Amino acid sequence: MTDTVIVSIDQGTTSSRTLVFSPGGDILFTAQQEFPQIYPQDGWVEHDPEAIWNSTLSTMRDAVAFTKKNKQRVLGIGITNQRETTIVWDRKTGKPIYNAIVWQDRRTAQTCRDLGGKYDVRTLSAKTGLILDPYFSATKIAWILDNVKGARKRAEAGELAFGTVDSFLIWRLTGGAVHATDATNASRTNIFNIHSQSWDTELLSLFDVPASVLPDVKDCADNYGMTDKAITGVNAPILGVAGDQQAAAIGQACFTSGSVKSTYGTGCFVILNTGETCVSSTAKLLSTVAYRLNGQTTYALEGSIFVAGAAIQWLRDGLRIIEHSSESENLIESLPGNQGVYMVPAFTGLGAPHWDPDARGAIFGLTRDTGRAHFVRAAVESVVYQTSDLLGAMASDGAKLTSLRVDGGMTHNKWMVQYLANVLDLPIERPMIVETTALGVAFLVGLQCGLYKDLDAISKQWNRKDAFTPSMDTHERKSRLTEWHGYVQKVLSQ
Ligand SMILES: Nc1ncnc2c1ncn2[C@@H]1O[C@H](COP(=O)(O)OP(=O)(O)O)[C@@H](O)[C@H]1O
Ligand SMILES: O=P(O)(O)OC[C@H](O)CO
Repeated sequence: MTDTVIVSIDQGTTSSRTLVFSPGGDILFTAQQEFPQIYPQDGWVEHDPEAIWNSTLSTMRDAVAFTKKNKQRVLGIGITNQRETTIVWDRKTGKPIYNAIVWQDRRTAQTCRDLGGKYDVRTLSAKTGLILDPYFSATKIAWILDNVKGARKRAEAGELAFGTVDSFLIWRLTGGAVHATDATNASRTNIFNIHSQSWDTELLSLFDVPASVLPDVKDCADNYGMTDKAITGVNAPILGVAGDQQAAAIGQACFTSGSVKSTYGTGCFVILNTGETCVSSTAKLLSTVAYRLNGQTTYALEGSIFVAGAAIQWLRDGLRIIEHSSESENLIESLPGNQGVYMVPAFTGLGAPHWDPDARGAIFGLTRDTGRAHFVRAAVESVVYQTSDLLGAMASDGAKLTSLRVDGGMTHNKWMVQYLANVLDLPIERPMIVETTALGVAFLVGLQCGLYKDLDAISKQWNRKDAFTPSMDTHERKSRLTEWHGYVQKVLSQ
């Protein structure tokens, strides 16, 4: 048994996980807890921050108990998290003043439209790499400050702190000693200038966010303070932090310009490393921070889809037509084809490249013999077609992709990955470790504590499990995509 280990916390949209990695990047232990999703109104999505905390802490304690049982020394802790999700808490008590407003939440769509009418959004995009959309944190922070009684006054008096989930966890794990985030999470707020790497005064005033609530922004591999043993069971340094999609790109060793990965969890996020060049998209993709190491920023182009595995989760928990996500593969294989049934899962609007918060989902092509297998197939196919749209947007921004690395819970579904290769007409690689988000921050911890010399040393740890080669004829591919595009047009709000 190894005597030194790295502990990674992966706080995702639907579950919290803690993993223990060996220095060689093998998973030695995993604990996972799902927690409830809260849907108070159409387009609203919230989490109870205490449920985020309790599920994280409980899985972390299990991981710490595992390391103790095996007499392992924890070199450091890494944190990766669902991005943009916004929490505001009281600096004295550490108690959130409102539920976490989740990245999928669209309640600030009208605010975004109003701001778009009075501000040149090109300036916003030039500074932040983002677009004006409820997805990002800024309008969520302002919503909390304006809707919780007395909050704005308390924020201005310095009594409240804002953080994405990483910041909130760092605050709690260090017993309130550290209020910090990393450059990748900061780059998802709409108030962070990705060129100067600082909070932007003009944008703070546009979004009405007081500077007093903001965390310090650190490198992804950095010193984020020590965990409090009384809370976590261990005194260990937090040494690596990154938003989950960027962490996945690190875990997939996408370190050279042109390398690309796609992660299929609740949503789907394609990240293309663009090196030191911050490419501004002509096709409504986001420019974002891939990682910042030793003060040096590497940029990425990102395509974000809001509903991927969430569509399967809806079939399981909402419609209850399946019991487990893993049933989906056999159900799909029971059909000879999609038989004309298509789903556009715009449950919370559509992300890239449409950015339409008012679009809503629909299912097309139902007949009397449509069954649950068709629903499942249409849901899985929709994720593939949306990826195809993102890669199309990347191609129009000049990207020349030769292969794609995939990961995330949904890629356990082999049928889905093969269909992806077919529709994208691109070879796909699946790594040995699909827990790439947790692995990515474990790599960051390893960099910070000197276990890995540099990114090349990390690249050598990446191993391919299997490869998927396209096998669909051009006519069929084109006809499926044409049908899909026709249905997308029907759900767009304008
Ligand atoms: N075999 C499968 N086929 C299709 N979807 C799956 C399968 N296994 C898991 N999923 C979906 O993957 C998602 C979980 O992936 P995960 O990476 O854990 O997500 P997150 O980090 O967003 O919580 C769930 O939405 C689940 O429905
Ligand atoms: O929880 P995931 O893995 O779906 O990731 C959520 C993203 O970070 C949202 O931007």
